[in-house]
Amino acid sequence: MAHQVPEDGTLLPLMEEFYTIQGEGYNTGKAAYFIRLGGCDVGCHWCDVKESWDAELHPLTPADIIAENALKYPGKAVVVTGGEPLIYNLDYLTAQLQAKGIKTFIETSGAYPLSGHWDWICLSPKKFKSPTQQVAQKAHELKVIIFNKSDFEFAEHHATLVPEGCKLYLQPEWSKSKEMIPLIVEYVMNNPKWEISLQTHKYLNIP
Ligand SMILES: C[S@@+](CC[C@H](N)C(=O)[O-])C[C@H]1O[C@@H](n2cnc3c(N)ncnc32)[C@H](O)[C@@H]1O
Ligand SMILES: Nc1nc2[nH]cc(C(=O)O)c2c(=O)[nH]1
Ligand code: SF4
Ligand SMILES: [Mg+2]
Repeated sequence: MAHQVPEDGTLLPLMEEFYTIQGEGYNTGKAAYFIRLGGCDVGCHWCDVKESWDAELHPLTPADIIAENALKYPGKAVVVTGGEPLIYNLDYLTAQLQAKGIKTFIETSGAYPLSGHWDWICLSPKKFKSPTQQVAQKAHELKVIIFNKSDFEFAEHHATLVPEGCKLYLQPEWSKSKEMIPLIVEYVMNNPKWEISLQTHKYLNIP
């Protein structure tokens, strides 16, 4: 039976929540509580969490409980990810978190309209479903996954859509890392407005 996810964002399909170290991008190395919401229809063939795609496999959970769970840990930052978290209205969840003094970070493809109150927005745009202008204009960080050579051009195009001062990252697609890292290193040395982001949690063997 299909989930009836209420539009007010008080119930959300929760796949998993875990306390770890942010492995990627600008906030790499910081302790954070991860909230992974189920549901994504963007369809990246190299996605490293395909188990998240079917929202119906993940129980509808009160946003109040999710926010309370985040408070149990000493780190005062939450990363909302998925799946594609912006499928849902995140206004209520992020208001609860911020009211408790927790910083709110999101990992998004930007393929859906922006909702929620965010201290940090990481936009990772995808060829399979373009980001909305709304999300691109609010991004603090643009993190483009490099799967093949054509992704550098894709990255430059998206760099024109984000605000001045937005941090720019190139991150190797995990299975192509060996091949792509040398190209990314050369690209960043020649185009130093970009920086390298690695999935450091995978090297550290942590969630
Ligand atoms: C699993 S996604 C979930 C959030 C959102 N759907 C998105 O794509 O931004 C979290 C981050 O992991 C990145 N990612 C997913 N699979 C990857 C892979 N195989 N190699 C490198 N990065 C990957 C995404 O681009 C995104 O930045
Ligand atoms: N440690 C850790 N850092 C991450 N940064 C983004 C992740 C994600 O899957 O959204 C992720 C993740 O799954 N684990
Ligand atoms: S948008 Fe994110 S969760 Fe969805 S398929 Fe792509 S990487 Fe996976
Ligand atoms: Mg991940």
